[in-house]
Amino acid sequence: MQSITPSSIDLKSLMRTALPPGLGLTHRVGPSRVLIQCVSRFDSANVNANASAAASGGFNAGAGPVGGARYDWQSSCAILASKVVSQQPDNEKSGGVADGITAVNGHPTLDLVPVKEAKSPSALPKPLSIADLSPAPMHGSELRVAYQGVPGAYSEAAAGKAYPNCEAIPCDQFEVAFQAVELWIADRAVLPVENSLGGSIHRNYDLLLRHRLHIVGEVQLPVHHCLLALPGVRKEYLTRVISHPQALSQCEHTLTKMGLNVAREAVDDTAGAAEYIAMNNLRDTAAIASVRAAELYGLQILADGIQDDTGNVTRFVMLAREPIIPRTDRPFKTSIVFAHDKGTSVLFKVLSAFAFRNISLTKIESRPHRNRPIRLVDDANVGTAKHFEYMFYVDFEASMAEVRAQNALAEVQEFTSFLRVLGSYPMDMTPWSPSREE
Ligand SMILES: O=C(O)C(=O)C[C@]1(C(=O)O)C=C[C@@H](O)C=C1
Repeated sequence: MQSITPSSIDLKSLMRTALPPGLGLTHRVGPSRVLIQCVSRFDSANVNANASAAASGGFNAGAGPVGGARYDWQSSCAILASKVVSQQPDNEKSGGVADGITAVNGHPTLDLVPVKEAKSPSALPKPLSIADLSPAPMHGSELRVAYQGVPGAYSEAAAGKAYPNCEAIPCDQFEVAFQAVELWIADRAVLPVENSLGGSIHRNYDLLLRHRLHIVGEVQLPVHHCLLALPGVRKEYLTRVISHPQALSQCEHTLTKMGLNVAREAVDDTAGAAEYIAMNNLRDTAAIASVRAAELYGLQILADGIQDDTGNVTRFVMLAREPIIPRTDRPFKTSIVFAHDKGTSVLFKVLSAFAFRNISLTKIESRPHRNRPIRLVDDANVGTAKHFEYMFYVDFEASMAEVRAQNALAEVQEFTSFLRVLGSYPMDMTPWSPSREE
């Protein structure tokens, strides 16, 4: 994996950048035309595309299982279009096909070229294949993967595990990593969602809902923490330990057991804490971070393996602009989010839709419903009851290509006012290993 070392992407520079030159959505040959042509072509295909529509978020309540998939097909079309643009030689871009008419799969689209002008059968449009719907990166051979943090962060390691030869792009906030993918600065984002000791990373659950990216995979990373300080600094000198809040909580008991009389301070990421100590020559402060962070920022390791449990694992999800096509030839997981606004025992009914089909749930998480945080129930005799409203996130072990999963979701849709499939993706099946080889 190649890592970009200059300063990470921040929100302000993203705003300034909007659509940077040379990347996918620059669409030098009339993007709206390409998009409209593609959409009309896909609309009819959509009608029969139940499984893939479901996998791509098509279960938005009210829209039915198919209608909500339009956005995703649009993404696919935009990708196709810009892939074609990047493959065209420059002279083609400025003349011929590129003059107001564009191409899909290297050929003029639909009926824009009169039949008499067709030069050979190969000039006719080719049918789309699955490979077209899982596009390769448009800018060279490397996939560009956004992560939150600076080089040496665990998220960078997760990006490398998910996409071994990727170019890792540091971002200063989770939100920026989402936007980097949405603005085609990156092809994927790899973001933490839960840790075996610290629990869920709630911010990313909220962002998954606010953005329209799709989960296309997951990786689980053993997390091995070290206590780092400037060379020559001893534990007795320390007054402060800084790190990512998750890392601080994963090491809480060990820090106490070490007898360190230090203040804990949260910063944006573990490697950023190490960098901050090095840049400011802080001799009273230590960071909780990785061995790689120690090497990158010239710090010494005061204590090795300080997580409260050797089985410390963080689960990351891989995000992309377009969903992958769900399959049945290997174990898949599907992530959904739903809300309900009526009835009792809704959660029970939803969970039973999976239980009756022998579909295992691997995770359930509730988050306050931002748009409708409270439900008031009037009872004339007793007063007004206030209930908190929630969004429920559920991961289950089945692929959206399986009929039992499609049926379960169809049933869930009946009980809920909102339902979205965040992604159906291969499970991380790498053999278990503790966070350090003992
Ligand atoms: O700060 C980092 O190094 C990160 O990659 C973030 C993060 C997290 O958000 O949980 C990732 C893995 C570890 O659990 C600790 C921190």
